[in-house]
Amino acid sequence: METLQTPSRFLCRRPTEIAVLKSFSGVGQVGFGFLHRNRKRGRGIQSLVVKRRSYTEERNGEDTIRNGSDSRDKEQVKGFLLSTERDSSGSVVGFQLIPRSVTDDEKIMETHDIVTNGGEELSEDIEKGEEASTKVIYNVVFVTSEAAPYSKTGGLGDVCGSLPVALAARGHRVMVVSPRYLDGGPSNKKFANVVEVDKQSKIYCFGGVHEVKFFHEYRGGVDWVFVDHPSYQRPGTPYGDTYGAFSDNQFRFNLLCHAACEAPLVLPLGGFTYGEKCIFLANDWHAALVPVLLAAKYRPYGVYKDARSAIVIHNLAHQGVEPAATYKYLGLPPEWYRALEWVFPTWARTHALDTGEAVNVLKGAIVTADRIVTVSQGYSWEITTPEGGYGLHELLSSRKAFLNGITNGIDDNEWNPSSDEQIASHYSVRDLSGKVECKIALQKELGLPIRPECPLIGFIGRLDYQKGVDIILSAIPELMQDDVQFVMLGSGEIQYEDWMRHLESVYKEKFRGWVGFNVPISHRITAGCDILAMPSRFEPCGLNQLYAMRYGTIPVVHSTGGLRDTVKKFNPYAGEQSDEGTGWTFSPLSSENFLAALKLAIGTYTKHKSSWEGLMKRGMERESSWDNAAIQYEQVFEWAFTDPPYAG
Ligand SMILES: Nc1ncnc2c1ncn2[C@@H]1O[C@H](COP(=O)(O)OP(=O)(O)O[C@H]2O[C@H](CO)[C@@H](O)[C@H](O)[C@H]2O)[C@@H](O)[C@H]1O
Repeated sequence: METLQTPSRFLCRRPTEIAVLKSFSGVGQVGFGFLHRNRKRGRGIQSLVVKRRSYTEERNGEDTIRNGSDSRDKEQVKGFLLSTERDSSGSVVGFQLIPRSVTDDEKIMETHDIVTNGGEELSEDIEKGEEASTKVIYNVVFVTSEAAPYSKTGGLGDVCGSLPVALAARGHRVMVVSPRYLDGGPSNKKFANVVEVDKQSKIYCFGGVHEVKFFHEYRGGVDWVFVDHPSYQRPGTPYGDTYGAFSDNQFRFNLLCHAACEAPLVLPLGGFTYGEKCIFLANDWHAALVPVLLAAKYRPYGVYKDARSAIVIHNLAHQGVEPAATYKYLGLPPEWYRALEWVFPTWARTHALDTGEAVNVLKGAIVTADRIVTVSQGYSWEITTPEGGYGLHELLSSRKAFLNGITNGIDDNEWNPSSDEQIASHYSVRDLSGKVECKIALQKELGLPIRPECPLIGFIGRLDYQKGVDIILSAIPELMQDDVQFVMLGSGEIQYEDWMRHLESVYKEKFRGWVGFNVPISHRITAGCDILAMPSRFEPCGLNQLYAMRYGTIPVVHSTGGLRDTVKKFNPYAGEQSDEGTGWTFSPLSSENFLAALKLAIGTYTKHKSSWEGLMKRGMERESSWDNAAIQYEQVFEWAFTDPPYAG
């Protein structure tokens, strides 16, 4: 696995590049513009008729194209940065907009589209020998089954709600494609600002033609695109209802993948399509058909020749495995069956006639994607082992050279104790006094005895095997012997929900279980607790421990995946010069080890106040910005475009 590094800026010394930069570098622009292209192939730059439009204006509904003589227009020119497009002979046939620079002093251009032919026409302003640092700008298309705040059932929603914004802030043109879920309840309001785009697509799959519509909202510098189809309009979560997972999920997400591949080609967002030169980020199995479609459906016909794809694995335990007979419904050519082919081992077959044959969409993406990303480095190694690979470890090991781990970040606008609107009192690393007020408010809200001195432990997450809920529940009877309070927020397996209700009735003064999915409460638990418990069996990254540290709440975690990478074990004997840590880690996973780690944390909280404060402050000051992760994604994009695309 390659190690990710912040990419070095490219130095461009070539006269033509400098000319482009000088002509169009943006200073103090509010928005950025697009070029209206009138291509005349093979006739060079002078044959181009270039009209400009203000992106900002268009967003505001003024869809006017003004000519270059307008004085306001000239100002907008400063907001444009250009790269060239060439035809197969290498002639410059057009230009691509590159959004304005990330910072005013940073110049941008697309280095793999350096002007090599006909560049003289643009070289009037050349200052020979001048150096300009450059940055590669990409068209990025996220495909995801959830994106906060529109839809969220877990960490996938968080990541696909935040990372696109961070990439857009770094100058990339970013689109997120996700379903428009309408459950008929209050959450329909989350889509209140989206507007229908006057484009439909016909998708051929599952034995018929399915018309999808697209809705759009431009927010945070990102084009949020929502695929509309009747199958996304029903009560429940994006994946199921009280009766379990929806039986047509394979169809619903197949449709999403097909529609997402069409979106950059057909949607004139801000007046202009993204075009074929994109990097698709397909998130988890729901979007995993995208790399396969690029390779099997588009590239053989010359479409998306210059596109690249990455499969981003947030959770390898879910792979989109369905009976082999469903392959013919996916809208893929028959000869691509091998890419998705999956045969269960003999022990996993259900009866004597079961041949174990299936299709596995995530496997298809791992085979065909240009890059594979997981959400922490630790997890990127774990999935290449038999223990963590869920049957895909050999395939993933064979693609190690294309596999990277990038640790998730935190959305500082949403998770910040000094500005969080959901919590009772604000606080920061400089003034921690508000934290105890959050604790008191939480105890009051939960109906627990108001005891600021009593250690308050929290858990937030899906109630399932992955999150180690069984470990918590088996540790509770012994833990409740101590002077502690415990609050659990989660929903999932019915047995665990019932168990939480039962514990609440047994330990009335000490335990609270909140069954359900409630984002404001999750903020208040994160702020009000002293300790956050995460005994996850495996954890690709984990976000709650990151949020906890940001809020001065000390994580006690199983040393696995992203938890191992992000929580540094407290070392009370570390000298001032060395890192004393940000929490407690334990391994191997057992309720005894979990209890032992918790008791160390409780002991430190009650007896060593200054050590505790040090733990809080180190966690709060820890670097966990999305910008840092976005820089590493840029590195992956660069590598993806360095290699030719997957061709089968
Ligand atoms: N009942 C509830 N009420 C309100 N909010 C709740 C909630 N239950 C969970 N949440 C919230 O949902 C998110 C869950 O984040 P996790 O990192 O635990 O993700 P999850 O396991 O879903 O996702 C997978 O993807 C993410 C993102 O890559 C990885 O971090 C993770 O390891 C991997 O398993 C957090 O924002 C949490 O606060």
